Amino acid sequence: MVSVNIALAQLRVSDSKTSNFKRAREMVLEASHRGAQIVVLPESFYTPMGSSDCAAYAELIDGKQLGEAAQALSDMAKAAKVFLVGGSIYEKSAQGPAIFNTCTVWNPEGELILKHRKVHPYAQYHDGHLTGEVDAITAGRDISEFATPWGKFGVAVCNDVRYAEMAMVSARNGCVGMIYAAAHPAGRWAAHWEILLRARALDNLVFVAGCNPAKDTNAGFVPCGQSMVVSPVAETVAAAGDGEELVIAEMDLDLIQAARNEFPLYRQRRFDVYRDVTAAN
Ligand SMILES: NC(=O)CCC(=O)C(=O)O
Repeated sequence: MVSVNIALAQLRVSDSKTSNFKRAREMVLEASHRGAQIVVLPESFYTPMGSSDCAAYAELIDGKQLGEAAQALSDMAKAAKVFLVGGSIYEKSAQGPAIFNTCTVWNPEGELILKHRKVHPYAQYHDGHLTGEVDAITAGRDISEFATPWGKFGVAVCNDVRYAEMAMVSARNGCVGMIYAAAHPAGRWAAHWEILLRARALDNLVFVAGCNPAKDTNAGFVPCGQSMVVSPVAETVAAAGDGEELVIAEMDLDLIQAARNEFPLYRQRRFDVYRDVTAAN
């Protein structure tokens, strides 16, 4: 059996950058102590999601000279000796005023191995135009994956989970799982979170892990908690409640082939019939 232990650090994100770094580090170290080999932090783990001034938090991420948040993540990964999917940090562009919502991935030596810029900043459509996170954040352009000794994983940020195509591309590239660093909101659409994670698993018969911050009803943006790992057949492997919690799950990668024998999507898929979805309106 090939298996890998993943931890989701559902931390309570406060207004204090310093205490967010400290708490994230404590949870990452605890996860490692409890056997995790991959640890995931939530989107915007060091500042409450929706902070009006992303620019004030933004830093360059070039892998050479690390900013404060990137350095903290590198140190955590190295100290814990884990692959760290570092939630997200606001990234300045070296070329201009753009700011990206970027998930960084660090290897157990503390080296930057991946940068995923959120491809679908959150938006609503009103009066003929998109508003919301899109007002402040520039969309990334890439599908992102990283290799581990246990297999490749696709990485995306929160709202990217609504776009089935991204996970499908990574699964078809051979990824064994999708990892979402997220801050899914509590409230009317909270139930979508679990449905979306299970859907991405079933679409592709891969593991799916999604990490949110803990629910905090005093925050301006209230996340829903409910971080979760689901199996390739969309069963719950481990799930958090609302509060601060470390979720640890063993992913038995043999379940992927078993799922694909039960549901032979990779043999019956008919790209000759639905060759090009971009051709439809
Ligand atoms: N952090 C986000 O991208 C929020 C996404 C969201 O509100 C939704 O998908 O619903």
